[in-house]
Amino acid sequence: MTVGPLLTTSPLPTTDGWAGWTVQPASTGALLHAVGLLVPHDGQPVRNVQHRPDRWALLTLVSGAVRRGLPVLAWGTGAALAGRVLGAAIHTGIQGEGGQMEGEENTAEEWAALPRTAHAERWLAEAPLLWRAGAVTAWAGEILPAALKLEFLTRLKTPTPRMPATPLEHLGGEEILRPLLADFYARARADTALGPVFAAHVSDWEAHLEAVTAFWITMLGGQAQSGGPPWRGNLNHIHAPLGVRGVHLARWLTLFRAAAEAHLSPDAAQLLVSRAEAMGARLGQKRAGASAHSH
Ligand code: HEM
Repeated sequence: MTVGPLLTTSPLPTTDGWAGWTVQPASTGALLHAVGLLVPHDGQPVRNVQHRPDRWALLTLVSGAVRRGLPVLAWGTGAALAGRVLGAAIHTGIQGEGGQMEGEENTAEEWAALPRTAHAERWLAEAPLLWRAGAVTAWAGEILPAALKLEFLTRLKTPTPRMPATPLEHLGGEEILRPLLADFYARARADTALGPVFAAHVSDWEAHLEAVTAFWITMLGGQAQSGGPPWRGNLNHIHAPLGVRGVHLARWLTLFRAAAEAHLSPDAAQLLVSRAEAMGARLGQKRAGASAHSH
């Protein structure tokens, strides 16, 4: 799996190690493929940005990242920006000045009140020093503590486990597959080459549709909503006595493609058709082999 870059809204000190992550300048387009967004302290205004289109653009960018649920690590004025995006009031005046751990334990000149959706993990007088809201981690101090940075990077590398989507889910599930197959078999029955073969062998169309639906659900890694058993069988054995020829197979695939394209996005249709083509190739091979023997 390719991992997108980590983005930053302002340049980071070159001495900063980002544990091998490629850190690139943030842009709205780049957000789509990013793994996370850094909003460093830049000392620029947060509350009063009327005459600063660049600051408006930045607020829009950070808001885009938050809406997408992209992991955001913001500190100093960056944390104030993130707070503003989340609807918090912006306060002016350094909190905790003159503390022992200067830098780490002060807020930036501008800092955000606790956003409504956030919870604070540390306070510094009235200021939330470390707070989190969804995928946003904000540190009100100008200097980002190393531990926080490390924690953020570690979580980027271990994405929350998610079952990979099955091809069936990509297509839109059983509720998309069923009407597609019904449509396909309607086309096949009306076709001059295929129709007679089906007419000769299928009398119970409901049962046939159930069988092919179960077949496709199983092939696409899914499970029937009805909780029915996975399809088991041997396509070659099933088709061997039907007198299926190359011309049938080509027609079958053409109609299948037409039905897929009528019901699915181009990407999803391609996925389904390529599965059918792979199976068709095997059906074709076996058939050619069998007829070679019989002659
Ligand atoms: C990639 C191509 C094809 C696929 C994936 C496919 C798939 C299937 C499946 C899953 C079944 C039902 C199996 C079951 O009952 O459990 C079936 C049955 C059948 N197929 Fe195909 N098929 C293909 C090509 C063709 C072609 C080219 C024909 C020619 C007209 C054809 C005619 C039939 C017929 C008549 C049956 C019913 C057999 C019976 O119940 O006696 N199939 N097919």
